[in-house]
Amino acid sequence: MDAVEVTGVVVRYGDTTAVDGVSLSVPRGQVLGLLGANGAGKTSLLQVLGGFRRPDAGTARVLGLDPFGDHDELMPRIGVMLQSGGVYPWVRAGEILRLFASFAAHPLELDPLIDRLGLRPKLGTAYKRLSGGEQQRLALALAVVGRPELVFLDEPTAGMDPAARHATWELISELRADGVAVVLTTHLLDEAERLSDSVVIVNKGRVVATGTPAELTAVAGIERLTIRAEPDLPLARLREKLPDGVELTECAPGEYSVRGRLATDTVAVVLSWYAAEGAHVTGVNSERRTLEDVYLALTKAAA
Ligand SMILES: Nc1ncnc2c1ncn2[C@@H]1O[C@H](COP(=O)(O)OP(=O)(O)OP(=O)(O)O)[C@@H](O)[C@H]1O
Repeated sequence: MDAVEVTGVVVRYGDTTAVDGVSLSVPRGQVLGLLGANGAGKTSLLQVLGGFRRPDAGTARVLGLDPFGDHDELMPRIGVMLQSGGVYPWVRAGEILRLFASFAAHPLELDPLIDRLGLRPKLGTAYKRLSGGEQQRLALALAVVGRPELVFLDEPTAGMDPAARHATWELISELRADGVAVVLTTHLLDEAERLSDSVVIVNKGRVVATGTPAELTAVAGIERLTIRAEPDLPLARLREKLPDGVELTECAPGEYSVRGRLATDTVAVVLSWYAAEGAHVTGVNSERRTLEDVYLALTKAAA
């Protein structure tokens, strides 16, 4: 049994269908990255999984239970970090953390958690008086302090500074290594690529792609080639040799960019043209297709 099993889940708000028949699963010890534009339905789906909302159709099973009907039984076994709130504005950071730890049978040790999320100087501060990034760090600490078997993290690193973001990535990797299942939403596609075992891209409430980051980005190798040489080379003659869909520009003086799905022979054509021109090449840089490229292509196509 997977930690999360979702089949055909629908969430409606009046006439708006926010989640339109989503199916997915998350095995234990794996991180699922849930990606999609603003309003794609990610938070609504997490609300179903966290047991805060009953789906209008379809079924959701979390650790084998019904997240809405078995909410009380599930609460101690899952950790939830939703966008904004869930914390009384005037309660102090240290108090709420100790309170959450007291609900758990085997909470994490508080001191290391406080230090790694940089919360020590803020323990006496009321939630409302924390900065946005500090509230996020506290919310993350609250989600994991009870040693959950499964965590739902809705844009956990939004608003965090780089140090907090790295600490969060480390924490997520450790949870995964401990066998915890993680469902993560993020708008940072490099973050999704770095952390996720599998990725689900949703658009207007529907799943438009599923796979590992490697599967989703695996197409004919190189996506972009940047070549540095002298400026103003006669590109028209090289353009004639390139296949359709490959774009060649001098994006800055002496910096040439070749974009598209670049098969090995296209790369060879480009580099041999520079050689034949007698160009003085001072740099060649290649980039593979990123999850961001895939995401943008898919969401544009679906629109
Ligand atoms: N309580 C609500 N009442 C009415 N419509 C809602 C409500 N919550 C969300 N919606 C609508 O449902 C759709 C999906 O919203 P949701 O918050 O699930 O998207 P999201 O993918 O989490 O977006 P974001 O990336 O901006 O957080 C949106 O069109 C939104 O306007």
